[in-house]
Amino acid sequence: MLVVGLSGGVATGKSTVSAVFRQNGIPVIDADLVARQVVQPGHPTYVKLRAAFGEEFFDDASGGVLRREKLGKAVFTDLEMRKKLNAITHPSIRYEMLKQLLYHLFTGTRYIVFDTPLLFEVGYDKWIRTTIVVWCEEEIELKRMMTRDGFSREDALTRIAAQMSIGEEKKRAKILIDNNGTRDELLIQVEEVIRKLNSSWSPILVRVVIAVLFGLLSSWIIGFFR
Ligand SMILES: Nc1ncnc2c1ncn2[C@@H]1O[C@H](COP(=O)(O)OP(=O)(O)OP(=O)(O)O)[C@@H](O)[C@H]1O
Repeated sequence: MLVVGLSGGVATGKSTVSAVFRQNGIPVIDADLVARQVVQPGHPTYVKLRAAFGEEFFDDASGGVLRREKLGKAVFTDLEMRKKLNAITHPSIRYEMLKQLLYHLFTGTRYIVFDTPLLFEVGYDKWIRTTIVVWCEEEIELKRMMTRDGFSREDALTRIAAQMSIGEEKKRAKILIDNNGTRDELLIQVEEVIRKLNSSWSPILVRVVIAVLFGLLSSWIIGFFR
């Protein structure tokens, strides 16, 4: 199975692009979504967070949900707190994503899209050869963030500065998607990428290699027990 990494700056259009992949029947592992799922009340990670950070970060009037914005602001300025948060959440996020990946591997999916803003920062790109970066000019990125999230220009600039520069991401990407234009223009580009991925031999080659390795391993095991 081919894993296609999808990244880009804040509000450059990753979710809009991954929605097109989904509409075309291609499974997407969404790291942000998984990160939200593991902090839902009842999840073991939620229990650990509550014990580590205390009641003030949980809204008991609304079922005990995590006050994401409050915690986000606190860890933004406090490195120790950020380390503690990452130490609790990251292993759990990685485990959930691995489960999804294995599910798709065993159900014979040809390829999947792995949507994460930290594709290059975390170093997933060492394992994933096909990487896509969705980009747009900073002014457009700012406008989209301010409209969608209600951020001030200053807040939006701080969010952009906290991530790897889009210039650096663009240098590392195998495939670039230019989202400076309209949604229709974006759609045309994504559909072109899907066409290319569909005609790629890589997933078939990977399967042949896995099948051969599996065959060799099985015959070795049979030989061993005879
Ligand atoms: N081509 C476009 N024209 C107009 N608006 C767009 C376009 N592409 C995306 N948007 C809008 O810009 C905003 C950001 O897009 P989207 O949520 O897809 O970005 P993202 O990279 O997934 O964001 P985040 O970094 O927060 O995960 C959304 O409100 C989306 O509807």
